[in-house]
Amino acid sequence: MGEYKVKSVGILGAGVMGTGVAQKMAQCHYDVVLVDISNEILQKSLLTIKKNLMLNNMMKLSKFNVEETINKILLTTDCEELRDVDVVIENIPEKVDVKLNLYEKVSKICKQECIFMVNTSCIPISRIANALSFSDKVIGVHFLNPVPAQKISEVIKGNSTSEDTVVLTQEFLKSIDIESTVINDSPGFVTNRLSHLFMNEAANLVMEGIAEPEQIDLIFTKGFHHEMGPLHTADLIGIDTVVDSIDILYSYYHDSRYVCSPCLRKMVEKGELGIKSGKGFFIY
Ligand SMILES: NC(=O)c1ccc[n+]([C@@H]2O[C@H](COP(=O)([O-])OP(=O)(O)OC[C@H]3O[C@@H](n4cnc5c(N)ncnc54)[C@H](O)[C@@H]3O)[C@@H](O)[C@H]2O)c1
Repeated sequence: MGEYKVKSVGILGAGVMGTGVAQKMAQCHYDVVLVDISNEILQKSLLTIKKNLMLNNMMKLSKFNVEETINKILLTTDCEELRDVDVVIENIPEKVDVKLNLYEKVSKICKQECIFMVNTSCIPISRIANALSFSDKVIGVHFLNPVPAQKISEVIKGNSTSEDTVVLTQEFLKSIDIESTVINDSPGFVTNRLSHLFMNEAANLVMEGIAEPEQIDLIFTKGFHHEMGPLHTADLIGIDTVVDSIDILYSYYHDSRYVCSPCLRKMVEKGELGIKSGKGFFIY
């Protein structure tokens, strides 16, 4: 990675994505500082990582020393612990203001050379970067879920992201065995401009009583040879995150294709958030 060596990674948010990113980084021998707002959330995240590692070992998918891997992760609610990290990967909720507040706060703590990777589903990277004084060091890295199993990430260049930041990010991703493809900035990037249309329309089909969730996903998996149908994918992402993302797409494109399905909104009201709450389109 040229002159700049990444040894430690700060991860903001220990939810669905932060947990996966922390596992992947620790597996790849990086020192991890995992930050969230409560110790309870952090402990839950660590337990998930431990279970995943043990399961992978049991299924002979890998052979990790579970304790050694877990010990690479420092859990904290105190952003001051980020003072020495080389890279920050942010995975907090899909809300521009919430993200910006946190960037303002941690950038005063992190060292000047630190690179900030925004893991957002739909918010344009320039929307975040241009509000910050270090926009050349801000880049989008759209990690896909589940992170430890993924082999590709979209890397999104904001309009001020420097070439050095792009090169470092691609080398960093290579070091964790993730191929990257650099694209230009646009709300939803490539992945979510496409995938959220499928998920939203699949939810409309359920609402209209045209088909059951099982049938819709079956057609995708058996017919289109997708590994996962759109409704299982929505459950995996989190229905709340899907709704926030579709709303962001609509706020930028003002296109009726991106009007969020009432079915998805109703599920959020009922707390049916997918895998993370135990019930979404399917039961877990
Ligand atoms: N879920 C997916 O499949 C997926 C995929 C790619 C990108 N993303 C994006 O990643 C981001 C996170 O999504 P998620 O699904 O992990 O959400 P999540 O709701 O599961 O987790 C978000 C976490 O951030 C924490 N948090 C909130 N404010 C914080 C703060 N100030 N400091 C530290 N932690 C804070 C919350 O407590 C929570 O644990 C979103 O922008 C989302 O769009 C999600």
